[in-house]
Amino acid sequence: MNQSISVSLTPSELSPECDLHQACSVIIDVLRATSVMATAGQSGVGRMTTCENVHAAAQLADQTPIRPLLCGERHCKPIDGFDLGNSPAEYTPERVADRDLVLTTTNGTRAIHAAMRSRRLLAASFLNLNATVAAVRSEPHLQIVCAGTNGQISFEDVLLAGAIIDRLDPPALQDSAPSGHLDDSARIAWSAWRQADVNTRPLGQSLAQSLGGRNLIEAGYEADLQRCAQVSTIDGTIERVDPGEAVFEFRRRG
Ligand SMILES: O=C(O)[C@H](CS(=O)(=O)O)OP(=O)(O)O
Repeated sequence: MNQSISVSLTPSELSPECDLHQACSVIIDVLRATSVMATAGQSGVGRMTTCENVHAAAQLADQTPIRPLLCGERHCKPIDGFDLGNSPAEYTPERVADRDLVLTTTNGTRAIHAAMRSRRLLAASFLNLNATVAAVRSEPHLQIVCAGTNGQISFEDVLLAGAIIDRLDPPALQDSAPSGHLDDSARIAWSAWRQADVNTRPLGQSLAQSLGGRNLIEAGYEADLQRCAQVSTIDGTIERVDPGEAVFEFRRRG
């Protein structure tokens, strides 16, 4: 299949001129927003609505007849008055099953909103890597958007972008093929993933060295790195329900 894959190493690379209307975009925020969404999905959450700021999230929760859980972080910490923070460990079935939630985080939910004009929108983490790859395999134009950390490239997101490309194994990765269908950022991500060599070096170690990982360790969330470094332990995708609305649901595979 002729698949073109582009990677935005930070959301700011998605300028308003960037035409996403035909694209399937995959948003990556390994540490930790998209890992939280996958975990919540696995735990039986209802719908997940993302908001760019704290005020909008709180207002939305107040206006919703059956109050959703208010979730997210600022400076890695839970937000005052919110129900849950941004640690996947918090998203247990006991807490989230059959509940809707509203999520706002520093980088992840912003990246989602930067790509809202995409035809199709998914949120990916290492936790649901295989399910995400299966869901986008036949998309002709794939746009992978790394959330980064406060405007900077973050290694953990680039690694997952590379892992997705590696598993898709597009013809452009073969030496003999023309390289037109993989942009240079996609090639950088793929090389980073190959070099990380997760067969000999645990993925958690690479995450610990990344910008996002170092920030989380400093904030006391080191255990989350191991949680977010588990590969394909969740067999479902996180996908936007309707174009135009930042509402997501977990779709179990099979
Ligand atoms: O708490 C998190 O997981 C991060 C905080 S930051 O990257 O250190 O600012 O937020 P996220 O939006 O999930 O990257």
